[in-house]
Amino acid sequence: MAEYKKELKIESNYLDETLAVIENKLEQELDNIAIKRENLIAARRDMYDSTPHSSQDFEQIVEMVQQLSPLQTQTHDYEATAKRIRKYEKLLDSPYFARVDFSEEGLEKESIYIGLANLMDDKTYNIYVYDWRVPISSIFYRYELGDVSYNSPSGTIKGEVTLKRQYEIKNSKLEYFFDSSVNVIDDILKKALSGNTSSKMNTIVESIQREQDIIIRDIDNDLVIVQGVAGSGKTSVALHRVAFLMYQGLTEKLKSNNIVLISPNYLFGQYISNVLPELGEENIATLTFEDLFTTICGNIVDIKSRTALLEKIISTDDIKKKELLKASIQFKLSKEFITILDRFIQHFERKMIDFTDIHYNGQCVVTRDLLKADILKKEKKSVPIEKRLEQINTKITNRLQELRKGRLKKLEKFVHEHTDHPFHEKAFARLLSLKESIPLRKTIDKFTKIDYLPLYKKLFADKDLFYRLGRGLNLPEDIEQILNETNKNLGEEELSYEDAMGFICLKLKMTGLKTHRDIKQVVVDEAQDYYPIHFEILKLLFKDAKYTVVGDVNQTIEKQTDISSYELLKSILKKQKSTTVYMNKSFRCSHEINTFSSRFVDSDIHIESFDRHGEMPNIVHKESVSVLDNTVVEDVKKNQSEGYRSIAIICKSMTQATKLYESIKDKIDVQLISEYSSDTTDGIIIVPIYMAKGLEFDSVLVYGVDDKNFKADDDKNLLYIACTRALHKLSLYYTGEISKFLI
Ligand SMILES: Nc1ncnc2c1ncn2[C@@H]1O[C@H](COP(=O)(O)OP(=O)(O)OP(=O)(O)O)[C@@H](O)[C@H]1O
Repeated sequence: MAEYKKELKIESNYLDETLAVIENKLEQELDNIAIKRENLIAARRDMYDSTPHSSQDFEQIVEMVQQLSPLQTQTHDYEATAKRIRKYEKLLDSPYFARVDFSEEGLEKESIYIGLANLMDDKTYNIYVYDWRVPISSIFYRYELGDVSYNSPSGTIKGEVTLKRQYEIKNSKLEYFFDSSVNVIDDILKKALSGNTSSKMNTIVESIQREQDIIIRDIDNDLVIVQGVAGSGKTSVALHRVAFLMYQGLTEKLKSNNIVLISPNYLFGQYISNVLPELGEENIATLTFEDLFTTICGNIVDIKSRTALLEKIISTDDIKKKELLKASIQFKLSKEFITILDRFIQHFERKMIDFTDIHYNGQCVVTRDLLKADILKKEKKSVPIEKRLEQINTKITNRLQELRKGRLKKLEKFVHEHTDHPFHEKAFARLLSLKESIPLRKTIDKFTKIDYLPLYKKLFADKDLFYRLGRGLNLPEDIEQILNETNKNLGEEELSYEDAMGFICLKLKMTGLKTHRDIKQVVVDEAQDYYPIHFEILKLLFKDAKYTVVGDVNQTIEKQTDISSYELLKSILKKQKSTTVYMNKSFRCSHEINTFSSRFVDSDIHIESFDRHGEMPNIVHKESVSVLDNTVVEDVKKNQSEGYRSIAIICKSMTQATKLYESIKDKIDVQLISEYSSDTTDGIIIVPIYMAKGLEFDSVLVYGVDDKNFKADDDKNLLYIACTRALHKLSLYYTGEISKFLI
């Protein structure tokens, strides 16, 4: 006790000193920002008053740019100060959460306090707090007491850890601290996990596990693949890795706009949107493949979302139709289809471009054969076809320009000989020349510009061609039906999701789009939902980027997959150095929920539970739907009275969710979650399983677990996803016979 008191005094003093440093810095920055704000406003006003707001005049534009540049620097400076203020405010609330006493070989012992950001006293150069991302902090996450080592830019540092201490500091007050010998002790983790969850994902910086830390700090690999069971922390790790890379990449200028996160849907993007700001970093762009479609294709055609596709598959009762739809998706998003697209592009280059001889001013400018030979030149093979055609267009245009003088002379002579018009001869000749060039331009454009959508449609419309392109490939048994269905769908106003993906893949390959070259790190979450074509699209778009890909093969919705899919994606992304890491421990669910949910997983992946206990899941049967709905309402109310804040009633499909919503909406305050209608999952929600992916709730009520609703193999995955959304409480409801997966 006396020892504890002594230590408490030391810690209280250290905290006071640290807070004083922070307060001092905060005060300075607050003074600074007031001045900077005034200067910035004045500079902006000055710029507005003294420069033209738009101009065609080159000199004026230069002047505008010259004025803009210092203004931009001033703005950046202001933003950096605001960022530092936010950092100090955060630190003031809780400056650090851990300490390790470390003696580097041959040096004296040092106490390393670890927090969200570095803190140094500018006068003494004393480092009061180390950012959790600096190399030395890794020893806190990775080691127990004793001999340790960590990688620093100057090589491996060895030494000994003699103390590991963790703190709870809130509102600048030290609530408690304790010492431990193990990595990050379970109690802190338990505490973090036993509370209620919120509608936004939290940071895990205080309790990152050793295996998670290894993934977060990996800088050796260009492609990091994480296969992790539900709730193992994949999304958390991916986001903390982003924060780490931004910090680590400070010198390489890896900023938030160099990173992109591919997310399954808008709701998920909202759910994770707090993590990076909480870690003191700017948010990164979160994009869905539907967003990418719009970026690449603009608004040439509307597309059906993946969510709509999933709803269609899940809610189709006709087994044959469902299987055909699944086979069609599987094929059109497969590696085989990518090969067909490649062959189609080659075929297009050789056979489908409608070259014609170009004549001008009575002479042949270029022949069809020459144009054809030009496009097929070996040395141009690596140049995307659209670029090659553009080059041809430019070449012909330049040649026409050269010949134009001669043509104008001829026209002037012609005009002179026909004087029965009121115009000036030269101007009239120019007008005639312009007029006759319109059909010529159209002819040239016809074979040098690509109309992508009709081209994509042609691939399916000409079945003979399709089969020729597919020769030697493993085409699905029902390919004929798939082609028929596709042709039918392509006649509709909206493009189906899988055709939209095929279409952007084709377009990217033919255009070699150069946007997004600034993206250096791509993070793909829920990777199991994607197919080869998705990764091909990413490869084409983010050519030089490194990748972090996290997923769980047991959480697919419309397909069955296994860990071989990771090999496939590796073969597509073709990164030099890659690693695949497994995370088998689930942190989200209580031990009871986790054990219950494991029954839906029959792959080789062994699921471990974190040792946090709760109630056993319960299965509720009622005679009729109306009684069942009332029971759900009563149970939700009970959940609320037990203190659970976020409660989700999860249905198999949107159709079922809507039906239940209509039935109970007047009895409880409940929100129906649909694709774009909701920004938040606060309170009580009804949601289809595919929209609940990646999210979590204190209490989950899975609705309609009868033998008709959950009977196919895919349904098992759906049950796994639904049940593993629950942290503390799980109940399942049905009428009639129970699903065979629950017996
Ligand atoms: N080291 C940790 N410390 C504290 N909490 C953690 C830790 N790792 C994971 N968690 C918590 O576990 C829960 C699940 O994490 P996360 O959503 O990242 O898992 P996931 O593997 O992406 O899950 P899913 O595949 O089901 O979407 C979250 O509440 C997260 O905060």
